[in-house]
Amino acid sequence: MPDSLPLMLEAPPYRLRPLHPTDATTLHHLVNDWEVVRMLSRPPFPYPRELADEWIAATQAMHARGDGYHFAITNTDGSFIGCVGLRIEAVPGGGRVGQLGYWVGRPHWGRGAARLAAARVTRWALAHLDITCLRASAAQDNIASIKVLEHAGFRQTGTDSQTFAARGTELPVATFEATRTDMDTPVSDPAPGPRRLVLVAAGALIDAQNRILLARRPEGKSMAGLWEFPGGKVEAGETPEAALVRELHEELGLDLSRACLAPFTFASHAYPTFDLLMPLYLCRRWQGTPTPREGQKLAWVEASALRDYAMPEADLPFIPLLQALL
Ligand SMILES: Nc1nc2c([nH]c(=O)n2[C@@H]2O[C@H](COP(=O)(O)OP(=O)(O)OP(=O)(O)O)[C@@H](O)[C@H]2O)c(=O)[nH]1
Ligand SMILES: [Mg+2]
Repeated sequence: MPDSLPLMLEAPPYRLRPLHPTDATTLHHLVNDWEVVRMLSRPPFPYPRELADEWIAATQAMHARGDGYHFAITNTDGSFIGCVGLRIEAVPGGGRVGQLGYWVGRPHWGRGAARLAAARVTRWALAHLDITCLRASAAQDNIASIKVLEHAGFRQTGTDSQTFAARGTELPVATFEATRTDMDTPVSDPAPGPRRLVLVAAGALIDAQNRILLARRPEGKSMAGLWEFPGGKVEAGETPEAALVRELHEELGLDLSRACLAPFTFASHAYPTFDLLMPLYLCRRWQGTPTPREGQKLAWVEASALRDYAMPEADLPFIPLLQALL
């Protein structure tokens, strides 16, 4: 499991925490309910008591291996009401995706618990895990679950069929996906109006081994979880160079002069809600050690490994240019 991965999440008025063996009795009581199990693909019905213990142990093993993260949904008093989580699967052609699942015990329906918990875990997973996207599916007759996914920022990608163990049959399902870009795109079309042009100055800091500094956008920012070149928006009255000097100080605690910045190339990209114009500067000299001041993760990356880091779409054209340069 990556260090410092937060596994206690707030989804007011609910809380999410790892499952514990002492949850087994309540978990079994709530999930061994035809109205709950019939909507889930894997669990059988009736749901044997031992399966609750086995499932909780399996979630702990997944956490330890880093290939699945499952949470108990609790009220603020700590009482257990359901589960939400994801398994990480490798996909053909490379990359890893998270498969999201959730259920809430029937006495706790109708209060938005699944909606709030699924939305919280979706944002957490995209910000912290090395996955390209999250996927989920819901039986086509499970309107409540489809609404949960739409609220969490998922997009329907199609339909499929899936075996539902409790119902003993294959059923048509709607399939959904959520990417980091989806998290920043309003579900309904933005109101018509002039598009916004955003000017951002970014820097490729290059160390003595020709590695490039990438920063991972922290949870709470747009496009959280993507790796980017440090930098930020150019403010009114500022030159792009002055903005980058300021941003590198604010974000990384570095001191450098404008003379250290060499213009390299620029990105011009149409995001769904704004147009980005982003000059990229190269920088090989600075004072201080890059220190994450905004909770972001940092990585020094060889040019040949840049594709292993999920980046905003606008940055993708930079990769071959930097590889050719270094
Ligand atoms: N810094 C930076 N921003 C990028 C890159 N690629 C890219 O699409 N962007 C986009 O540019 C926009 C502005 O970046 P930013 O969030 O760093 O701006 P900022 O530092 O001023 O932050 P703030 O607005 O939260 O104060 C964001 O929408 C961001 O996703 C990149 O490589 N570096
Ligand atoms: Mg920034």
